[in-house]
Amino acid sequence: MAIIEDRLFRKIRKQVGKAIGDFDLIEEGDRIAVAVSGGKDSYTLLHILDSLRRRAPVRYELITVNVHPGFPGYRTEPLAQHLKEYGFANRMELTDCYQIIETKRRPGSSYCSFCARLRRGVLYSVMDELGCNKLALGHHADDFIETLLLNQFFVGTLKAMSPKLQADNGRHTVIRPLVYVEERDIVEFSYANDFPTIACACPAGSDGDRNRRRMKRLIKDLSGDIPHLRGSLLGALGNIQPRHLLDKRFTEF
Ligand SMILES: Nc1ncnc2c1ncn2[C@@H]1O[C@H](COP(=O)(O)OP(=O)(O)OP(=O)(O)O)[C@@H](O)[C@H]1O
Repeated sequence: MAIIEDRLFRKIRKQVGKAIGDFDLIEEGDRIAVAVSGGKDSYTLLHILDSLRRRAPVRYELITVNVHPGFPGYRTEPLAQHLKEYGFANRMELTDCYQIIETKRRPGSSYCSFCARLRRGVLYSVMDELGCNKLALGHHADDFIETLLLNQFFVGTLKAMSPKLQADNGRHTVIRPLVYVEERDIVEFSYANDFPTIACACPAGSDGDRNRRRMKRLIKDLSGDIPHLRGSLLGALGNIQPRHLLDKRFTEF
């Protein structure tokens, strides 16, 4: 088994390499937990980080971690098999997140956000056990700009995601090396390599992230007329002009 190292592969690897350089994502001696869901994004993240690792001047380790939320129907065997075939050290963590979500989630609040928060807690505990200092997540450029719009449309804050963030506990650093990679390239890469993707089997189904899908649709529709829209929105995240906003913490008056 080998990953197809074509133009698309090299394009994605270059974008990830640039993100690593721009934001200092990986340092000598890092022990990185790569969060793998069995979805296209985290498969892509894992294989690109692995390819870079083989060529990188700095030494770092990758250990894959999967969190089973306990949803009936979430079948992790194809993922486990794939990781074994490629020789990745892997940890599968079975949890009762499903029960907790069912009993503790506030009615009307986002199923996906609550699930992601619980998952993050599990990932941090597993990282401590495995001695990992960094957690790599598979969020890509489209996730960044959708989150930017979601926060403006529904929360009223100018905020997206960070490519590198120190967790509140001070022990873990979260990195998002796919920040410059567009989702459509990941879809193509995943398809070309026949990654055995598995569905999350969440009972909320497609309703769980309804608003995110609305943002995705909006961006797609507008991109027809404004081809550079995604690049411009992503660029905006790195080009903030606080004096031209209303936040008194950043103004001179
Ligand atoms: N069950 C899980 N176990 C471990 N990591 C996970 C799991 N679910 C999500 N993640 C991590 O969180 C990232 C963002 O998760 P999200 O639910 O937004 O999935 P996604 O955008 O569909 O990504 P993917 O295609 O990797 O599933 C994933 O790319 C992955 O790194």
